[in-house]
Amino acid sequence: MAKSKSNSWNPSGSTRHYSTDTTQAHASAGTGKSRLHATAVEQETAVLISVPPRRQNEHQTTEYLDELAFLVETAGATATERFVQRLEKPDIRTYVGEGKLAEIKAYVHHHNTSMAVFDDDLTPSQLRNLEAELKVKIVDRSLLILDIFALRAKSATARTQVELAQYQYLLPRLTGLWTHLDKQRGGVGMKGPGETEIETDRRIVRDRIAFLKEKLETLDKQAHTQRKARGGLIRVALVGYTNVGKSTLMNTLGKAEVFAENKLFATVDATTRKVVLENTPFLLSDTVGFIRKLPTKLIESFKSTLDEIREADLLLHVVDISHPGFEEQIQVVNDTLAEIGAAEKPLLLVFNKIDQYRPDEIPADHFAAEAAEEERETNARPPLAQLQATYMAKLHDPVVFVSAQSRENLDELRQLLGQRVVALHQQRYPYETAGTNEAE
Ligand SMILES: Nc1nc2c(ncn2[C@@H]2O[C@H](COP(=O)(O)OP(=O)(O)OP(=O)(O)O)[C@@H](O)[C@H]2O)c(=O)[nH]1
Ligand SMILES: [Mg+2]
Repeated sequence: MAKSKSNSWNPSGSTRHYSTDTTQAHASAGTGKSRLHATAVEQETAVLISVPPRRQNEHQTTEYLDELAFLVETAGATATERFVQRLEKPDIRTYVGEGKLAEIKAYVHHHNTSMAVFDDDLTPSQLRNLEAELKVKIVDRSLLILDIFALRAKSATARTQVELAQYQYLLPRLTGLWTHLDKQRGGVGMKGPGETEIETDRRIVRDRIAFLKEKLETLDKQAHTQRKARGGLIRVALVGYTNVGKSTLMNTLGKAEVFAENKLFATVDATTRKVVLENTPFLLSDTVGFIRKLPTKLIESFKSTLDEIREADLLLHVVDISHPGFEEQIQVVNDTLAEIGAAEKPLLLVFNKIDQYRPDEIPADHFAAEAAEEERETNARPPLAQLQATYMAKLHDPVVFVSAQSRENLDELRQLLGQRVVALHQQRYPYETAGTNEAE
């Protein structure tokens, strides 16, 4: 099932949504109005290419390609065709086999496609071979995600983190990368978080990496001091897969104005607000969303942003229950939390977008019911009450089902969250009387 798509059409792949220029810093990304160059490249088109692992079923393959198409769209291009090849494992030289490659080549040339996007990371040599064969821009998963991050990053820290990750990705791939495409530079894969396109001279890149690392260290120290200055308040971080509604919840709970949009990675900067529930003030942070196959290198360079999660006292794990793959998304988030050393934190599971959730219809006729059974094994959508019971039994903890958009059950969430915060606060300040705990 395809995710609902945003209709915003970005006429130029090289459009810069965010810049240091304050006249453009307003969070209106996606409108494509902030073009710097009137002569920028035309709307870029992309073919999507995937070699799914054996255990992956058709549903998942489609869902993953939908997600990849959504990423491409978020980066400012349009996916026009999909190529899937079932192989024992991806070809070491060209990711897909010879026959498939010829098929893709014919397509991209016939349709004048601007790039080929791969649902995995490519080795530097695969990248070179593919570029030589297809003669279009080759974009792998890391490069695509980095490109979106570059569009979204606003704060000095986020921009520095993105730029560092981009150069670390590029350095081993610089030889021969897009050399014959020099004139078409720009667009997806080439957006830097600064004013200019990213640099491709090796020596300059090395110097820049060293400089960015130093800069991040300084920024880290400043952030650490700032966090200490926040006092002894309990800290809660919103975590979850990208596009599940974390920022929307932040807006309703924290009455903050945080940029929320139906695009992947709307939030790359961490934002923190002070919230009061049950007479107890605490800090609520919105953070960058997670996604499957998020490269470890990228996670590492987002250390400062992820510190917000690592240092939290409680995590609000937001899940988009209307997404067919929500259970796998929960798993991806849990795995990523483990990877950044935050798996053991107290956690409150919040199922969002219940307004959009449609349970399976149980067919009246017996044979149809049997046929639906097989389908349900991979794609079960039981009634909400049943889901809630299952998760509560599994976690031995309350879980909340809300809609941040239509504001259903938000009082229940406030109450549960308030109770958890009060409990954590009392644990930390056992000698304070409840209700008088202004800990600042
Ligand atoms: N139907 C429905 N849509 C929602 C709900 N909550 C959020 N959305 C929409 O989902 C999309 C993503 O919301 P965001 O709040 O930006 O999601 P996020 O988790 O912050 O996403 P990233 O920052 O990209 O990781 C937006 O279009 C929201 O309007 C909800 O309860 N129901
Ligand atoms: Mg967000």
